[in-house]
Amino acid sequence: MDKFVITGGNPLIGEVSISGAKNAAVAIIPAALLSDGVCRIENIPNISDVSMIIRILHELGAGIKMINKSTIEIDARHITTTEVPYEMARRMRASYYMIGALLGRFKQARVSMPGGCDFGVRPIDQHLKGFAALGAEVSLDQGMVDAHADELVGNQIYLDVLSVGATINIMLAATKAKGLTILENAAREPHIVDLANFLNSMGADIRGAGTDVIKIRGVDHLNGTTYSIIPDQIEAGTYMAAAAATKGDVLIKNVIPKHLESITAKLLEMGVQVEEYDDSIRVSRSGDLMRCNIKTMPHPGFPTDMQPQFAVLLAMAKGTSIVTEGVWDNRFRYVEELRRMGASVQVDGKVAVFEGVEELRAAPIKATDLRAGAALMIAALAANGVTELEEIYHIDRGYEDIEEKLRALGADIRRVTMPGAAVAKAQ
Ligand SMILES: CC(=O)N[C@H]1[C@@H](OP(=O)(O)OP(=O)(O)OC[C@H]2O[C@@H](n3ccc(=O)[nH]c3=O)[C@H](O)[C@@H]2O)O[C@H](CO)[C@@H](O)[C@@H]1O
Ligand SMILES: C=C(OP(=O)(O)O)C(=O)O
Repeated sequence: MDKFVITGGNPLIGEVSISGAKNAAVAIIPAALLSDGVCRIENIPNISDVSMIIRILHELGAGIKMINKSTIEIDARHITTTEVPYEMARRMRASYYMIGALLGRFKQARVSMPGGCDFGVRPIDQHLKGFAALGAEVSLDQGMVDAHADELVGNQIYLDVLSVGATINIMLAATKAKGLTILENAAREPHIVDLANFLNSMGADIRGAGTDVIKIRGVDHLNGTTYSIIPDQIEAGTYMAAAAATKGDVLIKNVIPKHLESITAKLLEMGVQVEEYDDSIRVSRSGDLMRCNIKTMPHPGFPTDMQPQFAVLLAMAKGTSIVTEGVWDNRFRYVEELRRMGASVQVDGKVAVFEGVEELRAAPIKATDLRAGAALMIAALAANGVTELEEIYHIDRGYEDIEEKLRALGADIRRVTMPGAAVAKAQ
């Protein structure tokens, strides 16, 4: 498997351009299954989760044309199967969107339970409740979700748990259902708005995305479309954290500053300079990092997917900081790795207390999940010495060209492919 070898200590300086959003792309690409035409999707990030979701569509019989590195055309008019096997679905979380998309288009889907980052239990009961409310019969059989209906009919659905995935999956299934679906207590993340905009550009009738009530009036047909995915909020936030961690000065281009407000607010609280422009943001630091507390929450709160990267900043900040994980049961598995680098952290359930240390030291470490991997990479960039970071396939799920982008900012980072990697990955 590949690893990164990182020599820390260089401040990141220069410009970096943000790619399309992973969590929007992995919803929008399956949504193309609902179309009766050809969908041209631009600003697709070149990451392994996107490659996998495209592969799944291809296996289902969709025509796929890569126009260039970030533009794809999907023609889903001649799908041959509605089953997504374990081998593919287990490699990523967003494979569960195939259930909503296939159910919405063909009134049937058989999809293996998804994979994704390991944060403890990741139930999908709210997704299944939504499909059932639309009239589908849903069952779980040997790890496969089986959903089918004679017809889907709009309904009023209240989510008991605020869930990004359930909100998206129900939107997908309801877009071509008969009548009106009212989804209450819906999640409000930017990628939910992006998916609604994509579906509406094909002729769907979805209103209220970005608020906690989404109204979906079913339509019979969806046209082809051309659509460009929003920039990745979390990739942008990760470079913001990296600039702050290394006492750097980075202009982060192709961002929507509004999506970064909760991240910007915490950086300012820590004494980091942040300047906002129309579609870019500059982050620089000259003084010490100051302590602060962070609690992760659904959008527009501080995103859980930025928690590990900011924890690295707090590990080096002056004073004691408290991080409360408000979304996932177990998102502190990376702390063990950070301790190996000299961080002083105590974890009690969903709360971690950081006593800031003067500096982090290089150590052999491994990525425990996607954002944990990004966070440990930031720690290595800021640390003294040479860090070897293993299991970086997690990072490749969500960050396009990460070592090239970092090297262009002055980082000393190289990818080393270890012998037997291809074999290990295939198993
Ligand atoms: C592919 C993708 O977009 N992944 C994101 C998505 O994950 P994902 O969509 O899986 O996360 P959810 O928003 O669904 O989960 C939020 C909380 O709801 C709970 N829950 C969820 C569904 C359900 O049916 N029942 C239930 O109890 C979960 O256990 C969790 O505690 O949103 C998370 C929260 O912003 C992010 O960390 C992930 O990066
Ligand atoms: C948790 C994440 O992804 P996934 O839900 O795909 O595992 C993430 O993007 O940080």
